[in-house]
Amino acid sequence: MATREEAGGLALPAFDPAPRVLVVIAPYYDGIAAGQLAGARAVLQAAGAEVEEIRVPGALEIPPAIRLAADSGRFDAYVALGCVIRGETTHYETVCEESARGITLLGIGRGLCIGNGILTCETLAQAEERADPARQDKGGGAAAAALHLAALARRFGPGPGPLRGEDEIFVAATGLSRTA
Ligand SMILES: Nc1c(NC[C@H](O)[C@H](O)[C@H](O)CO)[nH]c(=O)[nH]c1=O
Ligand SMILES: CC(=O)[C@@H](O)COP(=O)(O)O
Repeated sequence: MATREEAGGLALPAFDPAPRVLVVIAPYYDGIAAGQLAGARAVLQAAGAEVEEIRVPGALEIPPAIRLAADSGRFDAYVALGCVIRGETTHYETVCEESARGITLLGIGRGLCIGNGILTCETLAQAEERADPARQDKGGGAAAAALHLAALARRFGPGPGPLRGEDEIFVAATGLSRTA
């Protein structure tokens, strides 16, 4: 059960008013998703957050879903939850790398406060260990990370601004020049 102290010894930040948090989960593996959600919900409840949850088909849809939600201006932070387990092909690398890259680009490019709780595992057993709130609780850790960023956003600025440096983000994401 989450307390105000979580992994790494960092106390959860205090908020007034309560932070508005969107949890975006890709329940590709039902049992794993249940553990991730339980861990994230416990941390968000401990912080007094107002929480909304949405589901997407897979980890690749998490970054665009966050991008769409961010346009509403309704949220202070986002928690990305998912589980990617290696199969027979190289698609594993694509799903892992592109979902992580999308989250990073949104965090850096748009200043969104996102905790990345997308598990990238070789086996289901590895995912179960990390999704379990009583064991590694990576869902809770992702929620805590999002809250810490949200506290920094309140400390340093007015919140997510317009997308800045879209050319830089395009180049970073594609390696192509806008003029190509
Ligand atoms: N293999 C896994 C996927 N693959 C699906 C993709 O995330 C995506 O939904 C699809 O390519 C359509 O765009 N997703 C996971 O979350 N976990 C996996 O193990
Ligand atoms: C991570 C994946 O996309 C993977 O689960 C898909 O399995 P496969 O590589 O066998 O098609």
